[in-house]
Amino acid sequence: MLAKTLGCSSRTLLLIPKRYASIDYLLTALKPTNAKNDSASSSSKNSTSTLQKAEEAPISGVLPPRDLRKLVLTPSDLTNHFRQPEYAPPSIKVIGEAQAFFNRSKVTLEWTLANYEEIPDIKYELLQQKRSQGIREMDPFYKTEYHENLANSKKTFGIPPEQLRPLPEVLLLGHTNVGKSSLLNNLLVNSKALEYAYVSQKAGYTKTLNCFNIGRKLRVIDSPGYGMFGESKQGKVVLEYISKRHLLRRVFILIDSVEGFREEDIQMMDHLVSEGVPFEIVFTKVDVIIAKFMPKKSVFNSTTKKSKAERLEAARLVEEGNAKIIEYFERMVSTAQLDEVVTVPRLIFNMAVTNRYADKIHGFKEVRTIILESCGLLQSSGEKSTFNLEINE
Ligand SMILES: Nc1nc2c(ncn2[C@@H]2O[C@H](COP(=O)(O)OP(=O)(O)OP(=O)(O)O)[C@@H](O)[C@H]2O)c(=O)[nH]1
Ligand SMILES: [Mg+2]
Repeated sequence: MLAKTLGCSSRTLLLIPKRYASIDYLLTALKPTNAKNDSASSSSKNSTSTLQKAEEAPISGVLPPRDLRKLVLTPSDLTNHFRQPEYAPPSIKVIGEAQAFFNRSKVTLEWTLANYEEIPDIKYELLQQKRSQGIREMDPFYKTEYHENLANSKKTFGIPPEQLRPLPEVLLLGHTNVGKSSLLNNLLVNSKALEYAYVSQKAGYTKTLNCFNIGRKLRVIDSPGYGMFGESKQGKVVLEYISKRHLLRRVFILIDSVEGFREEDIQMMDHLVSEGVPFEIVFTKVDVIIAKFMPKKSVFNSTTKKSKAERLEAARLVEEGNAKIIEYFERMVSTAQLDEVVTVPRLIFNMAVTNRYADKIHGFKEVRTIILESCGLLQSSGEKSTFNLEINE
């Protein structure tokens, strides 16, 4: 079924060796979140405001801020709200270190490929095997020292040696048009990136696996979207990458907040589970949902003079909108039946663009931190953190 959805034959799927057989490994549960505990446990700057914003009506008599946008939930508030008890919130120090690493890293687009066998180290292995086999099968009469040396040669068939260096990898995965390339570009913001991922309103824009080397410490892979406008060849390379790539440390599966979980997403999560590949969930375009539930523009107009009662009423409307946003995502999460998952995926809320309610983008800082953690470059337990983030120039 997944193969069909992704547009490739079921034969392809059958050929893919399963790393772990258990199909039920993840699919069933995100424990129901306890908003109060989750928000309270967070160390993020936004954490204290989540509860106030979402659940507390303005205390009667206390005037709300003149700029009511300060009361509007942000995607970071949502990440804190939905944080599962399994995951301690990252400390400010850890988040800061992760940002510093990404911001000072040199980023290069290393390869963009449509076939798994063309990934530099895979190609190198195949060519080397072929060369060794050729020499092995040679008539001994013609075999010379030259051929023996050739068999042990470290020559790389023209592949830049840098690209053969094994580094941990993470994959951005999701339906077409969900915002994979946009999130990737947010990750590269402020870094010394020479190239960025191409973004388009047109679904199915990214056609290849695109690999970005970050500070010679890890690789982030952007992928072609699945589902509508995804193509069969692209589906095949993504599935093959997921199943075979031993350097893959974590998948970030992106879900468009407007569309919610689609059948293909559920199948893809199922596939990741059966392959034993750990993943996190990133809800994208959260700004659209925030805008959808906020009261009309005039409520936010801070230039017109409002009476005390009008200001309190305006704040109440914003709070009402906040509660609807939380309810919207709670319903979405529960429909995905994530609540009995063995390895609970984290939920990160993202907006890759700014809007009328938020003048900065959200979500990428948390994603950056999880990337480093999953690549073994940042270990944190409570207040203790160790880093392995010197940049190899
Ligand atoms: N409002 C809003 N739009 C977004 C956000 N992220 C991405 N978009 C828009 O969504 C469209 C698709 O974004 P891409 O980043 O190209 O999506 P993709 O998943 O890489 O798409 P494919 O490569 O086609 O699979 C573009 O028009 C983006 O500007 C977001 O957080 N909020
Ligand atoms: Mg793309």
